[in-house]
Amino acid sequence: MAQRELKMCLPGDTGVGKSSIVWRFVEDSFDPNINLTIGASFMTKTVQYQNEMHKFLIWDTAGQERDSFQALKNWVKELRQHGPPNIVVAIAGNKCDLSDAREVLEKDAKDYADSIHAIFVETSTKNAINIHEVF
Ligand SMILES: Nc1nc2c(ncn2[C@@H]2O[C@H](COP(=O)(O)OP(=O)(O)OP(=O)(O)O)[C@@H](O)[C@H]2O)c(=O)[nH]1
Repeated sequence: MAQRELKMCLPGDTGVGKSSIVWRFVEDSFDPNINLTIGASFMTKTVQYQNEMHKFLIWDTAGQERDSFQALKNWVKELRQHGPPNIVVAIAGNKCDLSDAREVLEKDAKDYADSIHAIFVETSTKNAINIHEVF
């Protein structure tokens, strides 16, 4: 069976849940005490889709900034300027289970995603919501 490799990188603010998204996707589990990422980590997962195997090569980066929505906009600028031309940008509005602590309105995030032609989904690694949709 044919195999396709998909390279993915998860930039984003510290503590937003990047490692948790990878962990939920790769291991289908959630760790409330997951360690913060030092530098970067790398994981792979292979899934069959239609008649092809898809091997995800996933680089999870250590976040630094503190305003996650502004950090996202800075990352998108960097990716557009320096990334490959055929890059696909997907935005995960994570921790949607914590609706009382919401920091970014869903509409604002959706409008921004539309303006840059990015995929947008609200996710929860804790409750396993929309994780496969991101990937
Ligand atoms: N309630 C809730 N907590 C989450 C969710 N995703 C992640 N967390 C928690 O948020 C904290 C930070 O998650 P990480 O996955 O380490 O975040 P990160 O973006 O990789 O952080 P850095 O490694 O510092 O860049 C951990 O305590 C997670 O358990 C979620 O969907 N819901």
